[in-house]
Amino acid sequence: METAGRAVADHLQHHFPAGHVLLLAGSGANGGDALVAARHLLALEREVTVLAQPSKHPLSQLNKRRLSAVGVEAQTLSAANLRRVLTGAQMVGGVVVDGLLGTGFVPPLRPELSELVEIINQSGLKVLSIDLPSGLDASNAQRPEAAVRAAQTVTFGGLKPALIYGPAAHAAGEVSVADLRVPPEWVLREAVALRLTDAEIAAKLPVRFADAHKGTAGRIWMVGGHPGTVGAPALAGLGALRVGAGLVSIYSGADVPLITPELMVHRVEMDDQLSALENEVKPDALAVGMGLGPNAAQVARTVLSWTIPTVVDADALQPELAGHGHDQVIWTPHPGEAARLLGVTTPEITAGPLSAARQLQSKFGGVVVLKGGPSTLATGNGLFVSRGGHPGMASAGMGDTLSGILAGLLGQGLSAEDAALCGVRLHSKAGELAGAKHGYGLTATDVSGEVGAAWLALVRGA
Ligand SMILES: NC(=O)C1=CN([C@@H]2O[C@H](COP(=O)(O)OP(=O)(O)OC[C@H]3O[C@@H](n4cnc5c(N)ncnc54)[C@H](O)[C@@H]3O)[C@@H](O)[C@H]2O)[C@@H](O)CC1
Repeated sequence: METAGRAVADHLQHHFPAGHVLLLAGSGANGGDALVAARHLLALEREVTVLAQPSKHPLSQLNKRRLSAVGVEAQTLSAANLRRVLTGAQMVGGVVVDGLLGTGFVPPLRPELSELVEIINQSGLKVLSIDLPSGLDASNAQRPEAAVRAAQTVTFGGLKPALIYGPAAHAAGEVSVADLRVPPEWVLREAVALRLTDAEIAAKLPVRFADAHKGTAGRIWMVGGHPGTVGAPALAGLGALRVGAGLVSIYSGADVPLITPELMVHRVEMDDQLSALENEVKPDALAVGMGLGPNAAQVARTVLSWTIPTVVDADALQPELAGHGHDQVIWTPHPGEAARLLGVTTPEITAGPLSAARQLQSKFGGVVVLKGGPSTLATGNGLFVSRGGHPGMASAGMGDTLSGILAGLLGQGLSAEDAALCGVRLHSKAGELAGAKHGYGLTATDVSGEVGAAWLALVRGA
């Protein structure tokens, strides 16, 4: 609680360096954090007013006494008191700290709390919420009728679903994660997600020596394509080339258009055993499933038996592959494919992407990239979310490009986790750059064309 409250005070001091601070403390630990923050703000010579509900929480009681010891008496938090303070002259240009409710909130909101939330929202003042805006259910992406509208939220340990997805996340404003130095097992257990910065992503990207050649930059196979869906493996191949793969071959059951002459395109019989490829020297990484058609699960099972780093995408995302993966597999379902893999409905996936990603990872192993805005990644080390991209990316072929990017990074030696974290961000960053040029008309080919620029932008911190 001490670390949490201090983090709130530091964040407030940074983002709202001037003005009176009204801290609202609820009856639980979230309120305790607000009381601690008040004491630290006082030490930073800020003027504070504290309104608090009575609390049975021992640490909150202790922090109320500590606050009193440094000269600040918490007043009773009632609607009348709140209105009086908010309309006082001292609050002009001031800021409200919302410590009413955090993860202990059990919906629905009781009427007396709803009234407080409404008064806060009507004040027009900037609000900093502690852990999550009061009224939001941490595990739910829906936005309830009564929830504090925050400009900033300082959350602890990791991101909760309500701060990531759907309309709920819009109530949270700008979200920062404060490091409470909790053990990684806590983050895993609580199913909260981490979000890496672009600088952290850039640090994971592969670095080449000057004597690199095409044989050391990754030999990649794309296994996909069927009559009617031959563009898919070609787009994936282009994605792999654009992320720096040395040699990219496409193996397809139908004639694939040569969209760029650097791709080596082979038409093969897509039998279950992939006999045509049996005696070939295997690549450093491959992606399977893009436009692969009806026989995809069997083909995927064969390539998975080779135990080389593999991206499993699109038609190859079939439930019968559970138990056939390995650590170096990246599974890339969109919500519809995730629903097929777990035997549930698509709305069940979109209602809880964090838990869906976690279930997929425990069922299929390796790394799961549950695509969406934002995308959710589940690895053996926990959950990650990746924001970014452009609304113009809502078009066919974007997933194929991502598979190519991921396979290209696997082939350059990244682990499945690092390839997934880097690849998803490179793809969304390239989408942002391409979107700035093409708007909603951007295509998967346009996105591929910006992957190199996205890489440089991440490395240069642009
Ligand atoms: N779990 C941890 O390890 C940490 C928790 N911290 C803080 O503690 C919070 C969780 O603390 P608590 O578990 O005490 O829970 P909260 O403080 O979020 O809420 C519990 C209080 O809210 C009331 N309440 C619950 N549902 C309500 C409803 N529908 N209408 C009105 N009132 C309702 C309960 O009566 C209880 O008094 C986190 O959000 C965070 O702010 C931090 O201190 C840091 C560490």
